[in-house]
Amino acid sequence: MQSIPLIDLQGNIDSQHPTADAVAKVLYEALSTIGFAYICGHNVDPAVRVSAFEASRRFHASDLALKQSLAVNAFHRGYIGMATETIRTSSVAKVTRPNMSESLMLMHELAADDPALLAGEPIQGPNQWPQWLPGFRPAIEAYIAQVDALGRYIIRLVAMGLDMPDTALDSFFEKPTTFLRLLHYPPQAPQEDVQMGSAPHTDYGVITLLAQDDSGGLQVRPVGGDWIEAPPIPNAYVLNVGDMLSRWTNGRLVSTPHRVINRSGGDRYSMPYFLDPNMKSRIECLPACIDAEHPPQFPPVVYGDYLMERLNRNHDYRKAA
Ligand SMILES: O=C(O)CCC(=O)C(=O)O
Ligand SMILES: [Fe+2]
Repeated sequence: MQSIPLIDLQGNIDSQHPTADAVAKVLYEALSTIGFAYICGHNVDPAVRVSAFEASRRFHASDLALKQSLAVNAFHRGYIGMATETIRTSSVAKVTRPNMSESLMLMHELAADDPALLAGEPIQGPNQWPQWLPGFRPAIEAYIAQVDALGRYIIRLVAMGLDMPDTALDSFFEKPTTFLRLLHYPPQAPQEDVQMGSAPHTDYGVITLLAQDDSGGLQVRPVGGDWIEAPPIPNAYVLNVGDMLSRWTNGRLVSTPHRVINRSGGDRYSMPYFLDPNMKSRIECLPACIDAEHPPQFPPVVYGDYLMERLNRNHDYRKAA
């Protein structure tokens, strides 16, 4: 049975450091087989991560009316209420029930005079911050800065693992599309096995760096295998490949199905950080992943078009609008 390997960065997130090559190789091995890896020895300060979890708990403990005052808007930022997302685009299962979760979606922050915002491009707008929670915004911004730096190192390791220069993919992430989702899963009864915290799905984008609390409940289904647990490892990240990265690499890196069932008996909190390219990026099979035996399997796609199609189909609020 496959299991998710643990990769230790030994405190380094510099792609020029002598240890990076070896890490890139083991990471490539993990992401080209199971599509998941635990990342430890990273530079995200445990205290900063704890503060972000604390901020998330405080948000979710707020009155529903306050949370709803930040209802997710056309920019895809804000509060996504309990059971309002149904993963209809899942390639893994026929999903008809909404996810049993609520979340606050925070994306890349835009200045008021950002050209993309002024041009009215899709989902380019300011975040909605819970002003009633002192310390929330600085705690989350400090966390985002650190997890984003880790993500950018991972992108470089991915490039190196494909025998490209370390910075080969950097330009796609100059004005990236990022999502920090502060998720809360209520406890669910043990016999409720049709109701999922998160229905089986693959992630849409490039990479996901997930911080989960100690509840457990995340499961992963490797190619050709059965569901396996991805139990929490204190301070580690669960890293996985999204659909865009799988397409980009002509299927060499694998976007593996996963799901969440919260059987802990208590509340579960998790914080996935999705690091995706600029909305205008044209994602086509990388030349490094194409040869005579491996012609391109996927037509080019503009990341923003691909993303919007998924958001429009999966989120109730986008239909009501
Ligand atoms: O909450 C988790 O552990 C996983 C969440 C997830 O898979 C997602 O948001 O895409
Ligand atoms: Fe996911």
